[in-house]
Amino acid sequence: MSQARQQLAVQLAEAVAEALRSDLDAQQRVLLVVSGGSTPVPFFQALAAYDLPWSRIDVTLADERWVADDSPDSNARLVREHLLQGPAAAANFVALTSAAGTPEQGVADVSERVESLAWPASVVILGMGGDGHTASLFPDSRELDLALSSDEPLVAVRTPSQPQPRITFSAGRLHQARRHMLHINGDDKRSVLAAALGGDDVRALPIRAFLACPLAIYWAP
Ligand SMILES: O=C1O[C@H](COP(=O)(O)O)[C@@H](O)[C@H](O)[C@H]1O
Repeated sequence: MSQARQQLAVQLAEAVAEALRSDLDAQQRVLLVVSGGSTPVPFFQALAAYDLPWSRIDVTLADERWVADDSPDSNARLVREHLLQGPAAAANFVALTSAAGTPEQGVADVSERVESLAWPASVVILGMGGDGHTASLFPDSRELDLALSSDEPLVAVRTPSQPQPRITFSAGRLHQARRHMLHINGDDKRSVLAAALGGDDVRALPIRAFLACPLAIYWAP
């Protein structure tokens, strides 16, 4: 891990901790929505070290692969191993999978579960893939239009470029958050973001759905 990426993760953790503290001054419970993938690990570790009233903080994911909790591909596993540690273990983590065999079968139950969280979210931390996807809003998802337009919190997603079926928060539900932050590393992702900023076809680069939230961009080389 480069020093720049580590520093960025620490800066992002500071901004998120400040946002959570500020909202906790005004309300009993707050919600933090995080992303999975490889980028957030140092951010999770930095945030977990903050002295926050974690028992008043709900945490969930922007999206999840429909895999077992202990799968190497599980975003929930990533959160449990790197964020819900030490004092942060007292946070209320709500995963996006169930015992159902498919996300289509499980989405109603998981939707009911997430409605008990402290919406609107204080912060949504988005990641972005090299194809411009964010959460599980992929350019080649069959359900992309639905996920971009749905009034429902969650959408089951099938994506030819991805090995597993997934579940994702809809763009509408993510838009409701008080703050949106994008966490990305590397020149490739900077180029994708530059392309996104230079056009308006959301279906081609779904990150565009969030560029005007406004979106605070955390990038390191
Ligand atoms: O599949 C996913 O990818 C994106 C980006 O992941 P990264 O490994 O390039 O950091 C992530 O934001 C999303 O939550 C995850 O499910």
